[in-house]
Amino acid sequence: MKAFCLNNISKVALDTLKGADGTVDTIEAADSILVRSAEMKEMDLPENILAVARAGAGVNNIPLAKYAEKGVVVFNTPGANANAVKELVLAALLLASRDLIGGNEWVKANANDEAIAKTAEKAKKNFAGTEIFGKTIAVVGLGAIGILVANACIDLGMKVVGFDPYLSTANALKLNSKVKYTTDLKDAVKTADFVTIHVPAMDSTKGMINEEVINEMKKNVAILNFSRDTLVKEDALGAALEAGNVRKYVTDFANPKVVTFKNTIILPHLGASTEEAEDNCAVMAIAELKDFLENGNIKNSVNYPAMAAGVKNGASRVTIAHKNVPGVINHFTKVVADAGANINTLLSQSKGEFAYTVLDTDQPVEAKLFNGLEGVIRVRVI
Ligand SMILES: NC(=O)c1ccc[n+]([C@@H]2O[C@H](COP(=O)([O-])OP(=O)(O)OC[C@H]3O[C@@H](n4cnc5c(N)ncnc54)[C@H](O)[C@@H]3O)[C@@H](O)[C@H]2O)c1
Ligand SMILES: O=C(O)[C@H](O)COP(=O)(O)O
Repeated sequence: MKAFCLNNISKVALDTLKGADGTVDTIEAADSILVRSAEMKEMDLPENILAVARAGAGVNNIPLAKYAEKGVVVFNTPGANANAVKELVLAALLLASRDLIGGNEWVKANANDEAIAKTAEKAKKNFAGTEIFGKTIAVVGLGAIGILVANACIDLGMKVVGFDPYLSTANALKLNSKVKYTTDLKDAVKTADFVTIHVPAMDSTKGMINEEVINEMKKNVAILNFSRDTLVKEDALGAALEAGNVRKYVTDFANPKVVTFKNTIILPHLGASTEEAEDNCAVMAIAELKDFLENGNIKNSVNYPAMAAGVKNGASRVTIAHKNVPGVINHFTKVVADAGANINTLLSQSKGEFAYTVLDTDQPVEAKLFNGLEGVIRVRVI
């Protein structure tokens, strides 16, 4: 494994690489890329890059279809930073309820006041707030982060409404039974004192918190966004903050528009910036890359199907990234037979318009035999 790092990747994780595995200084010398939030949309990858691992959850910075067309497998690290985000969302709930920032700023501004202990007792009424116990929170998106936030809010004595039309069975089993589940977004937000957003940024979710949805919310609602700024229609949000219908917007995403809005608390994308989350994500990303490069296995890819073929069972392992079209497997098996080899293992999986096939053969076979076959994108022999 020769990984090129597009962002700072946890040193703890990189230090676990041994022998031929390590990082390289140029993309031309690499077989893979480790990335966090660096923008890759305009990046054309050289042919030597076989895989990209996003040490984190969101892959909206990576052109997934474009890379799939080149046979570049893109991975992410589901859940590896979820606890870090959950903890920051809990902090955001408290920041939206108690004026901790205003109070702290007041103390700093009055640092030279010899009688500050006494003055503070008079000033504190300006920073009074409300409690979260007994309040209602709508959790939009019940994935790795949403589930942790929903369950933690139940433990804090809140009422929780969860919205996720695509809730997986595994996550449903983790959800506290006190969470009221709905598949209707407007229904989810209408009783909420807080709305927290935990869905991925995709074409289908862009601007989902729009004027219509905001209008369904109670006056004085606080919106927390630790997912992505593009999920919220910011003109509608700005107007609602201005009118006082939304009393607070706490977000992890600064942009030129949102920084001009009133009643906001804006953080510089700190959700996953804990030592633990950075290590967890990088360890998982490196493990995914190594298993793919060494064995051709695919775990947690966002543009290719999963493949669990274990280790090579024979003289050659041929891995083929290809289009999901009828008849291709017949062509592959014919190539192997024509080469005078037997197939020990044949596994094939598809995901949308792309597919991935692994063939273990008892005699060595060459990659070039498969190149040029209909639908074939990239062939490797391990
Ligand atoms: N602030 C940060 O540093 C930080 C850190 C990690 C993740 N994130 C963001 O949070 C997002 C969620 O992360 P995760 O780890 O929970 O991901 P996840 O994939 O585990 O969960 C996403 C959930 O959203 C649901 N979903 C998809 N489309 C939806 C829709 N239209 N309506 C409602 N639900 C929908 C899915 O069913 C899934 O349950 C990431 O995509 C990323 O953008 C931010
Ligand atoms: O999607 C994610 O995992 C987060 O937004 C974290 O991004 P980062 O790795 O750049 O901090």
